Amino acid sequence: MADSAQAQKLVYLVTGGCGFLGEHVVRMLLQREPRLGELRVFDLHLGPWLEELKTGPVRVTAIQGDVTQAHEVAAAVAGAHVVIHTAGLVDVFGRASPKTIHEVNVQGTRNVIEACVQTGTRFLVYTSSMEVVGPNTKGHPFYRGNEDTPYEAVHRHPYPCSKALAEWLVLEANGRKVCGGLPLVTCALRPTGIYGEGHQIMRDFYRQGLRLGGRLFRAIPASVEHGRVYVGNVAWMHVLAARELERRAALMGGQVYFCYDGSPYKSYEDFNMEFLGPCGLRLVGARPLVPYWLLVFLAALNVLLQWLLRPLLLYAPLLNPYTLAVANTTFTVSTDKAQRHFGYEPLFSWEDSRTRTILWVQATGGSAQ
Ligand SMILES: NC(=O)c1ccc[n+]([C@@H]2O[C@H](COP(=O)([O-])OP(=O)(O)OC[C@H]3O[C@@H](n4cnc5c(N)ncnc54)[C@H](O)[C@@H]3O)[C@@H](O)[C@H]2O)c1
Ligand SMILES: CC(C)CCC[C@@H](C)[C@H]1CC[C@H]2[C@@H]3[C@H](O)C=C4C[C@@H](O)CC[C@]4(C)[C@H]3CC[C@]12C
Repeated sequence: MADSAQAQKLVYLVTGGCGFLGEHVVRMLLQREPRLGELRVFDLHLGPWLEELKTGPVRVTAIQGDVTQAHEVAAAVAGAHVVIHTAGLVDVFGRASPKTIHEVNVQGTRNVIEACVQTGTRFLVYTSSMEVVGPNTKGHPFYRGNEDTPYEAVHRHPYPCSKALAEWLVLEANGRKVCGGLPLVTCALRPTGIYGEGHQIMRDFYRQGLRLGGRLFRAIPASVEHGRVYVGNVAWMHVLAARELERRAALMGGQVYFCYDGSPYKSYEDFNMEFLGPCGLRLVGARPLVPYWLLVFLAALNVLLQWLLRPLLLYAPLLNPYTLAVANTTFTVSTDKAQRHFGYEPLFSWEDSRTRTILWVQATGGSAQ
């Protein structure tokens, strides 16, 4: 990946390239990575939109595969210069078993690392999560913290457990010798709650609001800050990190970076209203309409119902003790580490991010897409 006068064309692999974030990373690479020669998009489920990308100047290779299958990963990684590993099972609702979450997020990541080592790929960017840090099970606030802010990270839920372990594997692999003898360079990006075009939960809230006659009911105090970041900026941070990993290997190798931008600090629900408000919804109540103890009770009831109904159907509502704790615990970041280490500046302003998201909710919110 040297800065040769010939400007060598590079092969990138994006795992999970058809997911919410992955699609934005794929499109961002095509738009903003001038050295891109081939883009491999690896996913369990390939999106039909990939077809339109195949007509452009960069070779786009769609690979249907499973990160839990080491041989499939190795075949996809072979010959790639850079891997952006964003594939993951994002499940905090109890849809998948803890074993499956572990297999995809931890074993999948292990397979990606081993494939890099075996095939000689030197640069690996991993999509981690803020949940590697918190909120913790004790409900301690993390108020505009940075990568060095002390925090008691205690995980019990399978999803943050798996992300924390996978992140550790990626960072620990930094410096391992890959085939050919050169060192592997890795880093991990930790987005807070991502929003933007393609965000399923935002659309679910919109549809729920429509069903409730254009209203949503406040459940969480407005004073609880929940970190959010625009998907386009998260994608841009991945592209920049991947680009700079070689030149700044000594500085960036083995490092973690929170993903941040100019999105305002707000509660989860007030933040959603920045988009759902202009789409015609209103958030009822200046304070939570139901007492917290009742939410705790309902969350626990949902766990019981999920367990009782499991033989018959999958009952996986948004509210459970874990999602309640995440939504009800202040967790926001304030950092410039990515700016200092690899020159990251958000590509999209808050106004831009907001407008793009509103247009997307309006366009697809009511449809089945
Ligand atoms: N959405 C968020 O708010 C958020 C926040 C922080 C971190 N993250 C992380 O970002 C990454 C992407 O999340 P997302 O929100 O785009 O989720 P997503 O579910 O939309 O995308 C994940 C993609 O991974 C693919 N995938 C799942 N299992 C796979 C397997 N076994 N083999 C190959 N591909 C597989 C899925 O098909 C999907 O396309 C994840 O690693 C997630 O942990 C997400
Ligand atoms: C209590 C209810 C009224 C509201 C429930 C909202 C709940 C479903 C939301 C709130 C916060 C959301 C998480 C947060 O934005 C960050 C992440 C990190 C990421 O790695 C995966 C997604 C996740 C867990 C969001 C899931 C949905 C949550 C819990």
